[in-house]
Parts: sequence; structure tokens; C-alpha cells
Amino acid sequence: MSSLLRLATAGSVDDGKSTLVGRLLYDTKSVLADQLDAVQRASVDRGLSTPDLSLLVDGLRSEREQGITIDVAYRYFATPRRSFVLADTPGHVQYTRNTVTGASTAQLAVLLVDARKGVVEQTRRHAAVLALLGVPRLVLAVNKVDLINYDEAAFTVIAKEFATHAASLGYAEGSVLTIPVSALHGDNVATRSENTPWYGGPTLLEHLEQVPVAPDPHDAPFRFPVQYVIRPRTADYPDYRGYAGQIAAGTVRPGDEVVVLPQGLRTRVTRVDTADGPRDEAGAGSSVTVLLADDLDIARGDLIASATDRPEVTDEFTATLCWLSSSSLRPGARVLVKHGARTVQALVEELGSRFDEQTLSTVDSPESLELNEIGGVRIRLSEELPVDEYSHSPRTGAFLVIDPKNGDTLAAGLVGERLSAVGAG
Ligand SMILES: Nc1nc2c(ncn2[C@@H]2O[C@H](COP(=O)(O)OP(=O)(O)OP(=O)(O)O)[C@@H](O)[C@H]2O)c(=O)[nH]1
Repeated sequence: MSSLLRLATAGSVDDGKSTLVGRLLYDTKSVLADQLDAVQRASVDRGLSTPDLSLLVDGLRSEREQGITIDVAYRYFATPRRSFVLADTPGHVQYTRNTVTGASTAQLAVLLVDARKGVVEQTRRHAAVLALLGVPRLVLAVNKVDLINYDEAAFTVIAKEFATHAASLGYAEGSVLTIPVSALHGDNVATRSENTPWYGGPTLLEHLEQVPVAPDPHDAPFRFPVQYVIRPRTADYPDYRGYAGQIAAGTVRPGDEVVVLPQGLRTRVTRVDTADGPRDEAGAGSSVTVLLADDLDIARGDLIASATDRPEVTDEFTATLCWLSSSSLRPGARVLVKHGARTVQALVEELGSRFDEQTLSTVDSPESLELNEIGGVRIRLSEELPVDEYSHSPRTGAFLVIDPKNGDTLAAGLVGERLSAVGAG
């Protein structure tokens, strides 16, 4: 079992997401003492008798919202059994790039509903987007059960309705769990509640600690977009030639067989350098400089990948787009595609389908894609790029669609099928 779980949260405004995340941090003692003092003071100032744990999250969030680029906050917490990376996104935004970014590498998502309202339209949409992103496990936290007097019958109705919906999205029974919680009072978050004797399942934290997880991005095949070519040309290192960047997926060790794409050149890693010196191994997220056995012609934007499990080099693929712009997308649109360290011109050749959130069904050949809509497209690139399928490697199978006129992000995209692969390997 992996000792690391990546999770994301989703919920409508006021369902209690901040309080729940705050409660998890608090009950796992992941909150620094000074932060807690500040929360306690702020709570007293507001005339509250118990600390308002949502301040732990919202306090940070309001700062974050002033910047426009980074809206996903990653929170780290740990128990003796497992470490957690939680991608926290603002609740009032539906399908922003951030929600997609946050959830796309999650191994589990916690969806929140207010026990008084049950499963609402937004719950269905969130679940549909999570299914689309391939998030393998869902937890429905039925929050504020204190406000329905810990009523078993009401909880059972919600759990059944959600199970039916999740099944319609393709989730197997064992991959979905519904838990009655009160984030405010702590019922079934980290400690089992005496108020719900009828509930025999695990607490939220127990479930997060125990659930078997799908492979971590670290286990994915090695993918390393080259950001800089380093040639110091000093007397100490006359022949040093390194390739610097951040590992997008997988791990690398000296001795590994790799391929440089799109050229298709095979070679071997001789050394992996970091700011702290050479390493025996480095994984996804690490900034490293890789040295290779052969002196090859490699430039910024090229990709160094596992030689045994490499992406295909292609200039045409199908993709799912989450459209994030108020201007609509029509077939024939000329855009830029930003993938890894490369940005290339591209044409949206065909708009094949649109996912209808109301009916949760697919509409064929729609005229356009509008703000927050999700659709299937075919894209042709002006140059060939090494591209992974999203389901095989989420980090390198995702891309952004950029407006060539003003540089705005128009959509987040997930690669489906590569259509005209030339460098298949
Ligand atoms: N009674 C009760 N109230 C709760 C519970 N959880 C949250 N609340 C209250 O519900 C309100 C909304 O909680 P938040 O945590 O701010 O909700 P949110 O979903 O994070 O909202 P945004 O931060 O706007 O996304 C606050 O007044 C909380 O105190 C609960 O389990 N029981």
C-alpha cells in the first residue's frame, strides 16, 4: 500500500468544505501552534465559543485569490499511517482550470453535500467532472448531520441516491463511500461519533488512511521536459552538458535507458544532479539536471522519456476540453497549445461532442462550446510533439489551449487518442 494519498475536495459554497479541511488539519495535528492561536483569537473576536476552523483555510484562501494564476493550494498533512497531499480549490468556481489541475492527479476526491439539501445538481456535475478526469475513488461527505439530528433515514436516502449516480458514471460499488459527518463538531471526521451508532463504516480519516490507491504519478513512466541546456564551459567542467527541468512524471536513476523526443534518439542517463549534489534517484516534481551518455543535439522544449514506455510523436489527436472562456469555441478555431515546455500553433478541426450537464448525456456535433462546458474535439498541431494519453500519464497527457491574440487561457485539455502517430514506439 502506498504511503502517500493525493486527494481533492469539491463542494458547493457553504457546504462546509473549509470547515472540513480545517477539521482534518486540526485533528491530525497538522496545524502549527501559531496558526491555531491566530484562529482562536479571531474566533473570540467574532464572539464564538469554539474556534472557527474554516479560518485556517479561508484565511489563506483570501490571500490567494488576490493573485490570479495560482488558485490551487496544496496542503500537506500526515498521520502515522499515511501522508496526504490535498488539492484545495475555491468552492465558488465550478470548472476552472484550477479545479481540473487540482483534481487531475487526485487518487480520491471528497465531495461535500449539506445533509439538509442532499445531492444537488452541482454534486452531480462535480462527480461527472471527476469521472471524466479519471479520479478513481469518491467519498461523499454528508456534512452537517448535526442539523438533521443525526437522522439515519435521511442519510440513507442521500447515500442511495449518490450511489446510483456514481454507478451511472462508471464507478464500481467498492470505489464509492458515503459518510455522515459534522465538520463543525468533528463527528466521524477523525473520531467515531456516538451520535451515529447506526453507521458502521470508517471515519473519513480512517478511510483516507486505509483506502487502496491507484498508482501515484511517481510510478508513471519517466517524463522530463527540458527547460534549459546547461554548458558552463569552465576549466573545472570542460565537457559538462546537462539538461535542466522539473520531472513531470516517473522517476530517473543513473543507468536508465531513455529516449529524446521528438528526435527519437536513444541514450542512457549517466548522472542526476540537484542543487544538493548528485542523486541516486529523483522523482516527479523534483528539479534536476540530467546528464546523458551521448552528446546529442537537444534543445529547450524537447522531452527525455523512458525508452521502454515512451509517448507517441504526433501532430493530431482527439481531446476532451474544459472550456474556460466567455468567448465560444467553434470548429476551425486557430489556437495555441501549451504542452510541457512547448507552445505550438494548432487548429481545432472538429467539435465532435458536448457533455450536457443537465441530462448528463452527450450531444453529438454541437455548434459551439461555451463557458464551463466540456466537449470532445480533434486537434491538429503545426508541429509534431511527443504526446501521452491522459489516462496513461495525466501530467503529460494534459495541455492548455491559449488565445493567440492575448495569451489568455481558453481551455484545459486532456489527450484522448493520438491519430497520426509517426514515431510510435
Ligand atoms: N451545524 C453545522 N454547521 C457547519 C458544519 N460545517 C460547516 N458548518 C457551517 O457552515 C458554514 C459554511 O462553512 P464553510 O466551511 O465556510 O463552507 P465552505 O463550503 O468552505 O464555503 P466556502 O469557503 O465559501 O467555499 C459556516 O457557518 C460553518 O460554521 C457542520 O458540520 N455543522
